[in-house]
Amino acid sequence: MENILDEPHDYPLLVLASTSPRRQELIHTLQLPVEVEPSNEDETVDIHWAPYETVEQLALRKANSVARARRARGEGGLVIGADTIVVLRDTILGKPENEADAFRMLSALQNEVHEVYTGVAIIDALTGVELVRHRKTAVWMRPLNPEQITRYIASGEPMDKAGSYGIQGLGAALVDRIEGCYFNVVGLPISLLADMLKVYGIEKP
Ligand SMILES: Cc1cn([C@H]2C[C@H](O)[C@@H](COP(=O)(O)OP(=O)(O)OP(=O)(O)O)O2)c(=O)[nH]c1=O
Repeated sequence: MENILDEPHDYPLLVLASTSPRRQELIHTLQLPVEVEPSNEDETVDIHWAPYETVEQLALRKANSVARARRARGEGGLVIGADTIVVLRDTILGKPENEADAFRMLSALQNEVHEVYTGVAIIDALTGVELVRHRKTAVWMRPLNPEQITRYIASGEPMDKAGSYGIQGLGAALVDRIEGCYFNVVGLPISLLADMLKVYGIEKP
């Protein structure tokens, strides 16, 4: 099978502005040349923002800081930023601050349905042309008792994840079902990203 990454190509370089190992892994599914240049934007948000505005603004902020730095160095690329939050009845849950916070979040999420929002922003570093969208997935969590929650937290998995769980790991055992894009929950909705790349002339597949 031909591997486009080994061939001379006309695709613009994708630059993923993210420290997330999940996003770094997922973006390769599109079989495009990718560089990773994490942004260290602060994630303070306006409490009046709706969930979709929160993830779109944070995704834009992450992409923007890397796009600006590349432009200043005279380097191009389509810079991609993303942000994921969990929303339970109008309350936004980000990453837990500590284990007690994770316990509180998982106790609230168990036996309930919540929504996961991921915002995706693309900025052409040289032209500044930008595009931002979001996607929403509903997740039904199974009933969990305090012992199960404590054991899950002891696995260490919740600590760097919005809502204190990872559907792609041991957290899969906490989830009854989802409605919407699975990859959106993991932090990078691939089909949305593919749609957005079309605007920049990239057709995948
Ligand atoms: C709900 C859920 C979230 N997550 C992760 C995705 C994101 O990495 C993280 C939410 O934090 P984000 O602030 O969106 O991303 P990040 O800080 O990890 O990375 P960066 O800002 O550098 O791009 O939660 C999972 O991995 N699985 C899940 O099931």
